[in-house]
Amino acid sequence: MTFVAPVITIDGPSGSGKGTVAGLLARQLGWNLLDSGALYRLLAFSARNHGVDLTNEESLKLLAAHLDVQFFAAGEGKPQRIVLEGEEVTDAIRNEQVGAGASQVAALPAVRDALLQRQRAFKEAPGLVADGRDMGTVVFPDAPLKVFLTASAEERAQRRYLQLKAKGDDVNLASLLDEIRARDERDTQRAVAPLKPAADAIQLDSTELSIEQVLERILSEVANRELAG
Ligand SMILES: Nc1ncnc2c1ncn2[C@@H]1O[C@H](COP(=O)(O)OP(=O)(O)OP(=O)(O)O)[C@@H](O)[C@H]1O
Ligand SMILES: Nc1ccn([C@H]2C[C@H](O)[C@@H](COP(=O)(O)O)O2)c(=O)n1
Repeated sequence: MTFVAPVITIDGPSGSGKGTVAGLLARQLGWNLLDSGALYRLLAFSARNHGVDLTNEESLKLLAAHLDVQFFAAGEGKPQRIVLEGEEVTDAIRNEQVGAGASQVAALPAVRDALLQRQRAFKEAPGLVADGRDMGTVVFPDAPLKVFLTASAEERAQRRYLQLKAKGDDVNLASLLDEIRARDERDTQRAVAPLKPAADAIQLDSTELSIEQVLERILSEVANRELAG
């Protein structure tokens, strides 16, 4: 019998904690990690470097199909390293400007199509934790465990504020809240692969939960479904 690598999908809005929880879960299980948002961020970043307009769907599709990117597994307490066209961009793609560009290019059907197979190729033994907006609805519809992680917009803005402040960025809570709401609107209202829970997803509101509590809940679902060896 051929082994089919199990997939755990974690979808949800910006700042709900998907990336943090997906990284910890992948590390704990010893599984592969797909940060699909990073692909859209890399595309927006690369488009800016190559002078491609974020509304030019045809050029963005070509750029997406030929993105020269490498992901390196995370170390203890560190995010996975990302190298684009030979240059380390791990931190450079993590700001609200690149995030807004990513949200813009992600609304283009040809771009999503160009990135689909690249995302599915991450599904390898012993398993995959995939984080994004459409992991459970479009990219891995057969995943045996789907989580839709949310938190109030105010809590997500506060988390982002603390995150950026710790990095030394000059940030304003009110504008972060506005940006989060605008991004939610774009991600949920777009025509193609909008952000929404899969019909068979478990919905987890993390507004009042710590990272450890969220992780614990997901691990108990993993155990119930006997997904990990
Ligand atoms: N349950 C939680 N309680 C408190 N802080 C949290 C919680 N979950 C995540 N955080 C913090 O919130 C910030 C945002 O988390 P994270 O980047 O994982 O969100 P995200 O959903 O992946 O966002 P994006 O989609 O924009 O990448 C991080 O600083 C993280 O440590
Ligand atoms: N599967 C995905 C992942 C991400 N996006 C878009 C929407 C976000 O605004 C943007 C950046 O994602 P983040 O790194 O903040 O998770 O990319 C998407 O449409 N589909």
